[in-house]
Amino acid sequence: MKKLTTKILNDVIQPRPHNSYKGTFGKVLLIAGSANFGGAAIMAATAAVYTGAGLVSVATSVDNFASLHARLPEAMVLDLNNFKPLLELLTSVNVIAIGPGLEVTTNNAQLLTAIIEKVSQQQCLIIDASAITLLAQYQIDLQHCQAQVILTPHQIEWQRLSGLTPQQQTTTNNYQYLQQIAAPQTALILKGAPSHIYFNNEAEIYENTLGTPAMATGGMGDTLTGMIAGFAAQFSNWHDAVLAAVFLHSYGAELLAKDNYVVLPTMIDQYLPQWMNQFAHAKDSSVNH
Ligand SMILES: NC(=O)C1=CN([C@@H]2O[C@H](COP(=O)(O)OP(=O)(O)OC[C@H]3O[C@@H](n4cnc5c(N)ncnc54)[C@H](O)[C@@H]3O)[C@@H](O)[C@H]2O)[C@@H](O)CC1
Ligand SMILES: Nc1ncnc2c1ncn2[C@@H]1O[C@H](COP(=O)(O)OP(=O)(O)O)[C@@H](O)[C@H]1O
Ligand SMILES: [Mg+2]
Repeated sequence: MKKLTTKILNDVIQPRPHNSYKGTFGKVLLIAGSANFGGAAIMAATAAVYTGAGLVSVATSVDNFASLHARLPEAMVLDLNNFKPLLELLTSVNVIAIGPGLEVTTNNAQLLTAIIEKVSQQQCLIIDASAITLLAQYQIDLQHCQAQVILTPHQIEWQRLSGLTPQQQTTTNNYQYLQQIAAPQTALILKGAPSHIYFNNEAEIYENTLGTPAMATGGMGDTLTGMIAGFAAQFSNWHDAVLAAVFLHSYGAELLAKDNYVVLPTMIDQYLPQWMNQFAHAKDSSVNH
């Protein structure tokens, strides 16, 4: 088991090149937020924007358009329930994240199935929250997905998918089940205290050494999904980008927990640009945990 350290942040987060523009930092399509769960879409989208994704579009219920625009004018919106434009946009982005605050419905299962079939080798597909429940409930095939897939279940979502109870979720069982259901280029972030990261084509398992009970509040995982999307959109090595996003999420929460009893997802967002700037510009020097 390899423990993550700040080295992963120093390795992944780079100063931005001078001759860059928004396209340099990737395009994210977030599919999140059925009518009653607009907050999940806002939290995930905010984290993607604040980690520096070049362009973020959010397919969400029309009920959430006004609140999302009010909170995050940087994001563009489209209707979650109008599949044609959504699937057209899919081909032009490099990261798709699906799941936070989605209702578990047959329509959404069809959408997820269509996305899994359509994504290409050049794209990253992050499957979180209710999209994991959809995989389990509708037995959606992941094995033939061409994209780099990142699964981000918490223990109960992983139980729904794998059938493994929390007690049975040993590294051996988790790895075996991942190999059974997923294509080789798949990562599993099994969230918890601590979180573990598995890659289907690699024997090494990574442990996120940081994290705090102050993070135990609704939306913390939605924020992580947005951060992974933002990292995968702009940093070319998706493997290390995933590890860095997981680590920074907890690193930041620990910093905030020194002065706060609970760390809200929206508190993390505000500091992401500052923390990333420190790691981009303080290579090998003072920023060590
Ligand atoms: N403001 C919002 O709109 C929010 C929307 N959310 C969305 O709500 C939907 C349902 O997600 P939930 O995760 O709440 O519900 P789930 O039904 O998927 O699982 C949560 C249940 O598992 C239990 N549990 C046991 N061990 C756990 C562990 N280690 N981690 C997490 N839960 C554990 C919880 O107590 C709870 O009963 C998702 O689509 C999610 O994205 C949540 O993210 C919360 C915030
Ligand atoms: N006690 C804890 N210690 C460390 N990390 C925690 C703790 N509680 C929650 N977290 C982290 O917070 C996140 C919660 O994700 P999730 O359960 O998906 O939340 P939500 O669906 O409400 O957004 C995960 O990254 C998890 O590792
Ligand atoms: Mg979640």
